[in-house]
Amino acid sequence: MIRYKKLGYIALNVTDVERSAHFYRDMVCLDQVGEINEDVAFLSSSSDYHNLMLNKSDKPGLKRIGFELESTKEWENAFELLKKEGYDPVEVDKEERALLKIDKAFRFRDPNGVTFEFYNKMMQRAKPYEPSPVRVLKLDHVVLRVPNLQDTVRFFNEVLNFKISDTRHKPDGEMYFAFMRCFPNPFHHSFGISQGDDLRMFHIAYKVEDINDIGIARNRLINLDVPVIFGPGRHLASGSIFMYFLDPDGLTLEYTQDMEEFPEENPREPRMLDHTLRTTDLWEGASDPRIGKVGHVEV
Ligand SMILES: CC(C)C(=O)/C=C/C(C(=O)O)=C(/O)C(=O)O
Ligand SMILES: [Fe+2]
Repeated sequence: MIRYKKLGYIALNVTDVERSAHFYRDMVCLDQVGEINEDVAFLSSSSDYHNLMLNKSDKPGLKRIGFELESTKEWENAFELLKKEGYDPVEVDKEERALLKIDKAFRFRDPNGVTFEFYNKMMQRAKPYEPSPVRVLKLDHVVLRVPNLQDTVRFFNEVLNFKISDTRHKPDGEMYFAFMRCFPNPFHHSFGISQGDDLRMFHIAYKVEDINDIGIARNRLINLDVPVIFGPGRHLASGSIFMYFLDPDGLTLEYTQDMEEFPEENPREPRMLDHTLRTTDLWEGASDPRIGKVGHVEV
């Protein structure tokens, strides 16, 4: 069974790389790494060379999702397993790995055609990450909307060995959301999947240190007319305090704090959670219709 270290990086498509790179650097408080050019920019929220890649495109949204595996051995096992299961993993060439500062990587597509990259390790930065004024701790999770939730959850659970932390259900009992962790990473979810009419990126989330960071971020965003579209509130599922806002293309971002962690041995059973607003937000705040609206997925 595949073992992971973490959600490693997200490659986004944006319409104006320079504008978005400045936003993620100055408003989200990530470090810009290397030079920004009109086609690509890298940003980091840890000692990793990058956790966010911005690519020029006229369709803003998701390009691919990168997961770091627990070890090189795990990476080799994962490659063999996906090959055996018929998912046609393809190794990333040397030139691209040099750009990404990654040692070994392969890509494959999930049942929806979304590109995933599994890699063994990334170059570490000499300069420590000292985020300010919003203390971002890490890239936390990504949530997708998919047309076939059941098949997608089955693939991530049974083939990729992601564990289900909780699910949400409509009044008739049908599941419409699954929170998944990349085992044995302890965090409640690094990947969320929602039932949708089409394939779309719902949001990406960064973990911040504490509630003060969410308060500081809220005021900074509002002062510069960045739409804050939901929260601060508290999600029942992971127990985290959240706030959602929009990037310059209208992509949804979330700051999150204080998420439940699971032990590797004897974790609690996944819960069936209901569809009510109180489960989405224990503080029962109102969401804005722009949430998750923009988020084309490159397939
Ligand atoms: C909007 C959904 C269905 C929800 O309940 C989200 C919960 C959480 C969480 O519990 O942390 C998220 O992070 C999320 O998907 O944004
Ligand atoms: Fe989230």
